[in-house]
Amino acid sequence: MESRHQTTAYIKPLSSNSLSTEASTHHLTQKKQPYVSRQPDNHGHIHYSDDENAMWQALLERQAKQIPNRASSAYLEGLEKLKLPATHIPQLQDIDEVLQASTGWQTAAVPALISFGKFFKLLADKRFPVATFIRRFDDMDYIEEPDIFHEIVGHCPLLTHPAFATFNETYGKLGLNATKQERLYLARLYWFTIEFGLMGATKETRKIYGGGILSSPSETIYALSDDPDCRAFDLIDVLRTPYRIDQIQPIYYAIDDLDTLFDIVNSDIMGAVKKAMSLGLFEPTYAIKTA
Ligand SMILES: C[C@H](O)[C@H](O)[C@H]1CNc2nc(N)[nH]c(=O)c2N1
Ligand SMILES: N[C@@H](Cc1ccccc1)C(=O)O
Ligand SMILES: [Fe+2]
Repeated sequence: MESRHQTTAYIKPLSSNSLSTEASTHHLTQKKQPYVSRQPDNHGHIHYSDDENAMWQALLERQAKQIPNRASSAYLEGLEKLKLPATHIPQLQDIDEVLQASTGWQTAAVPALISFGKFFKLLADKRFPVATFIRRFDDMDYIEEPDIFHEIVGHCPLLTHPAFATFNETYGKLGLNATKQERLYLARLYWFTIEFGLMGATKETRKIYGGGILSSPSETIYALSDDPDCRAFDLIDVLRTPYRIDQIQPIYYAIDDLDTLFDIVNSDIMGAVKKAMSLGLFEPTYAIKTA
């Protein structure tokens, strides 16, 4: 079904820092005030302000209401295990204790979005990148880049799940040995599973496991509504589907269950990448549609 997904690219007033070089390479819409990552002190402790802790509390309260009947059971079990604090942003070492005990993983504080090379290296070493800033209230429902709420509440619950953690590690190792172009295709596999994956063969049984959905209050609701185009997972199709990271997704792919992921990562992914390359990309569907 053609998605009725409307995108509104609106032109924001030029802000003082909009004259930075990146703005010149960006199309018309200006970036908002950039987020600044928080540096740990020499005990590895990050001091968050009352406002930042209040943002965490508001996000967690909102998702505590929306997630239970929308997220996969494996995710909910992992969320339980993490025992996240309700009123303040957790310290990374507290998350690491749970991850280490369940799957030997740990977090790695990063400034924000990191390069594919760094990203694959971290995953191959069983370390998950955690950007150490949190979104502002005006970005509460949806933020265009991963913040600490996304990394911890979106991704860490499933990283307590051994088979899921192995998927991430194997994926990281594949990426390490891949060429620049192969990495672009591998990124789509990651995108339509770990970031924005759905599971369940029928609409009635469908649940969310993608961290990029579960950390966004608005996308959590949207993902299981009738608006998005939800397709049955097919590795070649996924590798050929272009996506944009800065808006709600028009397309999702659904696997039957988490075990499907482990079949995928034990299949000949690089062979599928070469096949997808020879077939070329699908037309992007995120162009602005007239009403
Ligand atoms: C590779 C994957 O598709 C994705 O783009 C990566 C890139 N860099 C990242 N950097 C951070 N901090 N967090 C992430 O989730 C990702 N995801
Ligand atoms: N959109 C997600 C964050 C995110 C941005 C970009 C990539 C992945 C995740 C949220 O609002 O929580
Ligand atoms: Fe992510």
